[in-house]
Amino acid sequence: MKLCTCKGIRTCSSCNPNKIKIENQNCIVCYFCPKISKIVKENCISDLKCEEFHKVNIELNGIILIENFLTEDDKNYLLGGICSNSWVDSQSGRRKQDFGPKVNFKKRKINLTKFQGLPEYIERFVNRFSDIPELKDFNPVELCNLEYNPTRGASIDPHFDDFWLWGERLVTINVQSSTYLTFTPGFPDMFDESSQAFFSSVCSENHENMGNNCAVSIKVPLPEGSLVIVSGDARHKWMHAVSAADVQSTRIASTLRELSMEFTENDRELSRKLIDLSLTFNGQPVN
Ligand SMILES: O=C(O)CCC(=O)C(=O)O
Ligand SMILES: [Fe+2]
Repeated sequence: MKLCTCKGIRTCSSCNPNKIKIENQNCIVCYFCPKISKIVKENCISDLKCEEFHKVNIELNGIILIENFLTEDDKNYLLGGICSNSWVDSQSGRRKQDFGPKVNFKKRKINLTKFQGLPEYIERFVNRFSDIPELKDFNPVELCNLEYNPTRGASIDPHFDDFWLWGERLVTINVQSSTYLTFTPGFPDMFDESSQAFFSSVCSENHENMGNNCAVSIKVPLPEGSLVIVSGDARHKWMHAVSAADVQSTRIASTLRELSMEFTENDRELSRKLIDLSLTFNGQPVN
């Protein structure tokens, strides 16, 4: 009998004990250096001289990383709020708490009956967004808290967040423990010639070892207490993932999403209602 909730190709340590070994067979790994916003070959997060590292001829535009967004007090306050609600099992060994409308992405339908707003504990952080120029007019209509436990092999497979409902900016507060957000090219055709040339040179160099799994991945460090905004190319051209091998201790992250322009323009009244409801900060988990 299956003890987990994984479906399709998704796995956790319970349904696939070899999971971490398989993920580690991955491709060429580069790192995003938040100090220079460039891709480098070595991991230089703790090294102040990262300009000296060999830069790689690709770019990952659309990442903003604000280190130390949370103080130690903020972290404890946020964890206190999150831990006052229970978790439900999700895919790939994760557990989640969701505050937002119920969505059927296939049918492009949303249902507001259960949603009473974002939780009270997130209000002070959403208020602080007005100090961040890149979050101008960011009105979140969903908060999803995820827990990644290494003993469950928790991860999230490479994916794009939905484009019909969710807007340009994905905002994640890294509440507990540090990890990497790993980006892989979603549609190689969307990249300029020099990036495509880089992808194919990497692929041919590594062909023997990698077979069909040929890919480049870029790891963006997500230190505990940081806030990351994913938009632009990082949202539209690159898929993102959290690999099980990068979850060293229990990770808790809170992702906030805004409505897309398309959705807002198609139904202004419903969009206004959703935003107003969210910002009552009166909600309970809907899962
Ligand atoms: O855990 C994270 O930082 C990312 C989660 C994510 O990509 C998602 O929920 O769509
Ligand atoms: Fe995502």
